[in-house]
Amino acid sequence: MVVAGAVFDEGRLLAARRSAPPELAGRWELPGGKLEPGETAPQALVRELREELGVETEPGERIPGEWPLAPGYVLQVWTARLLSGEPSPLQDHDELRWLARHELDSVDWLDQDRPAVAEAARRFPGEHPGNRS
Ligand SMILES: Nc1nc2c([nH]c(=O)n2[C@H]2C[C@H](O)[C@@H](COP(=O)(O)OP(=O)(O)OP(=O)(O)O)O2)c(=O)[nH]1
Repeated sequence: MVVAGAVFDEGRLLAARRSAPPELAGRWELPGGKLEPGETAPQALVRELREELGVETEPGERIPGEWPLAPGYVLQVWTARLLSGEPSPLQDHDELRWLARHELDSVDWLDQDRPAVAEAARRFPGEHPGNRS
């Protein structure tokens, strides 16, 4: 399983551009990675965000849904709140961008991330559940 974070801060969502492997490089994703043996998804997410971005985060809720990746892998997404640090592209990424809700379409998301990002978009802080469309 691969767990990715919908990291929100100041009403924006963090997007990360992959630098590898070649077939995914240049495309944007929610940062995260594969679970290691014995880890829960939230534990893996906290570890991956620390390794890849150099930040401490607190996992929030799981975003409903599960999206197929390479054979044998599925993507799950959890919201995460930034506790400390400024994200930098330390590993796996070469650019980061904070996107407001109306900017979500401005980057070239990995195909398999599009439905996950659409679900994440419904959870922007300050959005009222009654306003979901
Ligand atoms: N992290 C992440 N990976 C994604 C997303 N969408 C997607 O197809 N993937 C794919 C890319 C990779 O093949 C795989 C995740 O592997 P990774 O390279 O990020 O994870 P990792 O740090 O644990 O990798 P590894 O070097 O240990 O293999 O899932 C996404 O939104 N976030």
